Amino acid sequence: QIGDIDVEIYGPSAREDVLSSVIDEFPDVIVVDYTAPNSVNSNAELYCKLGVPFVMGTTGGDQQLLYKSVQDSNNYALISPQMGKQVVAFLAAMETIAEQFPGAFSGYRLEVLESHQAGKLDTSGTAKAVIACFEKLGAVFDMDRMVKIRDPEQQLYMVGVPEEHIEGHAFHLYHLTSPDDSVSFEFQHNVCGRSIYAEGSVDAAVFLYKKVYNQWILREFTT
Ligand SMILES: NC(=O)C1=CN([C@@H]2O[C@H](COP(=O)(O)OP(=O)(O)OC[C@H]3O[C@@H](n4cnc5c(N)ncnc54)[C@H](OP(=O)(O)O)[C@@H]3O)[C@@H](O)[C@H]2O)C=CC1
Ligand SMILES: O=C(O)C1=N[C@H](C(=O)O)C[C@H](O)C1
Repeated sequence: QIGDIDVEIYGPSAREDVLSSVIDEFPDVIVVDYTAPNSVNSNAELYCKLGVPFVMGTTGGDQQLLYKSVQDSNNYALISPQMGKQVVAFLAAMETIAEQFPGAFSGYRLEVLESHQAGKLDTSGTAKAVIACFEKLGAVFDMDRMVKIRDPEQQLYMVGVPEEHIEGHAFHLYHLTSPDDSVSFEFQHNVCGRSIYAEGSVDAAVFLYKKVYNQWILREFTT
């Protein structure tokens, strides 16, 4: 039970039947997926098969295949490794800079540290997206040298994560150094807790709902 709502949990073998019955009862439902990297593609394929629009917050999996599944099925989806709107704005700014000033950080060395709760299975999807922008700007980065912190002791004493957020945080640090070591840049986005993602996911679902159902209404009237 969450608040006044009864929640029932079913195993993986029932997922198609359960989702189909949810869609029958609520035809304009939007699915929000925060599961596990190894579920991304099979879950997305199911949503596409059933034609249910979805917000995919789960990171990892085969991202190319994820986009292909959506495109091939003509389903609607909002997919982002980052649902915190302020971090999304930072990422969008990075994409704009990378597009406008390609090579501006040519030869700069990039170092990246990300720290998440111990249960996080994959490397930060957000860090990967930000790194892709720094690479377009010309910075040099070796993915194998990404510092991934999952150990609570290190998080407390080295990264500075508040104790109450050890089990739910996302700290990211990007450090750039010029080839002659004379210039350095540092960017950080440090999130404690999960509310930023909850808020962003609700907005994402509402945004997707409006897009999808406006399209469907348009089709109804034009066919
Ligand atoms: N885009 C964004 O802004 C954010 C993305 N994430 C991403 O979301 C994902 C989940 O993160 P988080 O919530 O911290 O992980 P958790 O492990 O805390 O929660 C995942 C939940 O999903 C359940 N689950 C796993 N696989 C399936 C499946 N196939 N179908 C239904 N339920 C499933 C798990 O159940 P059980 O425990 O029984 O296995 C668990 O309850 C990660 O990939 C993470 O990177 C997280 C936060 C923000
Ligand atoms: O697992 C998490 O917690 C988070 N995952 C996303 C990612 O991999 O980028 C977003 C944020 O870092 C929180």
